[in-house]
Amino acid sequence: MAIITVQNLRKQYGDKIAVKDVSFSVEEGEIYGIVGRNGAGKTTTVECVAGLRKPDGGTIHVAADLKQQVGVQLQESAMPDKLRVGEALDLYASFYANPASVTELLDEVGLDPKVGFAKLSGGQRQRLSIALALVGNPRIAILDELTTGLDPQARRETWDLISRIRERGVTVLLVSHFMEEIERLCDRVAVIAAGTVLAVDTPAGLISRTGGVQRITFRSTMPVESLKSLPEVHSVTVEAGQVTVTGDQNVLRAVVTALPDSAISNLKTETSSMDDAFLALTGE
Ligand SMILES: Nc1ncnc2c1ncn2[C@@H]1O[C@H](COP(=O)(O)OP(=O)(O)OP(=O)(O)O)[C@@H](O)[C@H]1O
Repeated sequence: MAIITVQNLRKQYGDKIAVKDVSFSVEEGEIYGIVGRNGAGKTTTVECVAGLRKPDGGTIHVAADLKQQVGVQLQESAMPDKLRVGEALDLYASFYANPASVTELLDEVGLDPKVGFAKLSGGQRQRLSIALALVGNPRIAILDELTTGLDPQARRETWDLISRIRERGVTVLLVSHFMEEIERLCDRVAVIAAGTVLAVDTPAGLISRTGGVQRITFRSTMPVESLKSLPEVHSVTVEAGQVTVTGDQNVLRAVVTALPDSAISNLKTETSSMDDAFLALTGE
């Protein structure tokens, strides 16, 4: 069941059209990604969904019983330096009729309630902003570029946290321009450019529609010409003794079946990635 439906959303700031025509729908329980380059209109889109901005055109429908249950984490949220983590969470919890347990949330995000905002690292600030988005026990969490600026370790911890949020049944709308993040976390993704939707698909679907090509390289002690006739194979080239074969997702199996094990060495495989898919879709 779709719990968020956005149809022909349009939003401009003065003469500047930030969102031209955006439509997508989010199913209950999924992590839905919104990706695009800087200025594509991602933040404006999710701010409209969160009710923080008024659209100039189109409709946004959030399942009726969930309207009050949207938690939002926006880019670069700041707090007074001396405010402690526990105080911030208690304050936000007081805005809601049925808040989450602050103690449990602190445990979940791994933060010490006594530490002041100024002393938190970038990763800890992001985890606090996620906790603040979750303190009202939302059914939908909107998270905007929450791993930008984090080191790889902190980014992975944040990804684990988002996965756990989903396991609790929360639907997540995630804005990102990290393709690895999208690929790991999202069930589906909308690719946005210049205020319009270029494609909506699963990460694997996006990768396969923009190539989905597998490339394998190896050294062979046998002639490889015959591989060209295999239906799974697109091309075979040999350069300085190194064989490169491209083909569909079954190409590896086809090649190792066609050649004896003893003929193959230094075998490596490469699949086109979300990065390739994104660049191909956005025409770069
Ligand atoms: N308050 C505003 N006033 C004027 N123009 C704005 C405002 N907010 C955003 N814009 C412009 O609207 C366009 C879309 O901005 P938006 O922040 O929605 O994009 P984004 O995809 O989230 O970008 P980023 O990845 O940089 O956050 C950009 O050209 C931006 O400069």
